[in-house]
Amino acid sequence: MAIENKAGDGFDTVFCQNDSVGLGSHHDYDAAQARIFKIIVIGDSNVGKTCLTYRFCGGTFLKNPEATIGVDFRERTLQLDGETIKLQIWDTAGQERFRKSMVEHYYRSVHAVIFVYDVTSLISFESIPEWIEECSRHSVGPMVPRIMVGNKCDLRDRREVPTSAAQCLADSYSFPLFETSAKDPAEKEHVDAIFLTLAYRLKSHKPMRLKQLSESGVRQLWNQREEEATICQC
Ligand SMILES: Nc1nc2c(ncn2[C@@H]2O[C@H](COP(=O)(O)OP(=O)(O)OP(=O)(O)O)[C@@H](O)[C@H]2O)c(=O)[nH]1
Repeated sequence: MAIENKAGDGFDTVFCQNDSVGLGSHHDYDAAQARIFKIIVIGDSNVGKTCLTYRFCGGTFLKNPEATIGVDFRERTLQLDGETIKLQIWDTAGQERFRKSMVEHYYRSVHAVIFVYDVTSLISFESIPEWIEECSRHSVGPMVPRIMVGNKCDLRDRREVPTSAAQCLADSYSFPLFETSAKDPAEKEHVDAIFLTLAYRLKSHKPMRLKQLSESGVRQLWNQREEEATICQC
C-alpha cells in the first residue's frame, strides 16, 4: 500500500492505475534515447531488497534469492508522458562483509535512494537512521529524492513495526513511506508505484554522467564483485 506523504514536501505518490504510464522491459523502447537514472536500494540484510527490485524489473517474486555480494544491477525502461527513462537500479548488499570495498561506488553519482526495512523485524527498522547517516557520510545531498519502504507486509501475524511508527520516522525525514510485499502478487502495482514515484520526481532532474559508468564502470564493478565472491567463499 502507498501511504500518504504527510510531510507535504511536494513529493507526489504515484499509483499505477494511471494508463498514461507505460511500463516495460528495456527492450520495449529506444534505450539509446533514454535518460538514465541511478537508484540505489539499501537496508539491512534479508529485508527483501533483491526481491523488491526483481519484482519491479522482472515482474515476479524471486524464489530462493542468495545474499547479494557487493551489488546486483537491474534495469527497467519506462515511458512517462512520452519520454523514455531508464532506471538503473543498484541492489546493494546488506551484509557488511559483502559491502566493504564497494560502498564508495554505490553512492557515487546517485540520483535517488530507497531505504528498505522488513515490517517483521524491528531491528531492520531501527537501522534505517544508520543507513540514512551512511548516505550523508558519502555526500548524498538533501536534494536527492529518497523513499522509505517497509517490505514483507504479507506476513501479517509477524509484524513488529507498526505503520504509525514508520510514518513518524518517515515524516521526520520528509520521506514518502510505502509498505508493500515483494512476495504478494496483489502488491505488484504498489511495488511499481515506489519506483514510478521516484521516476516522476527524477524526470525533472538532469541526469549526471551515468552513461559513461554504464558502459565501462559497471563492467569493472561487476568484475570486482566476482573477485569478492571468490574471496568470501574461502
Ligand atoms: N514473506 C516475504 N518474504 C520475502 C519478501 N521479500 C523477500 N522475502 C524473503 O526474504 C529473504 C531475503 O530476501 P532478499 O531479497 O534476498 O533480501 P536482501 O535484502 O536483498 O538481502 P541481502 O542481499 O543479504 O542484503 C528471502 O528468503 C526472500 O524470499 C516478502 O515480501 N514477503
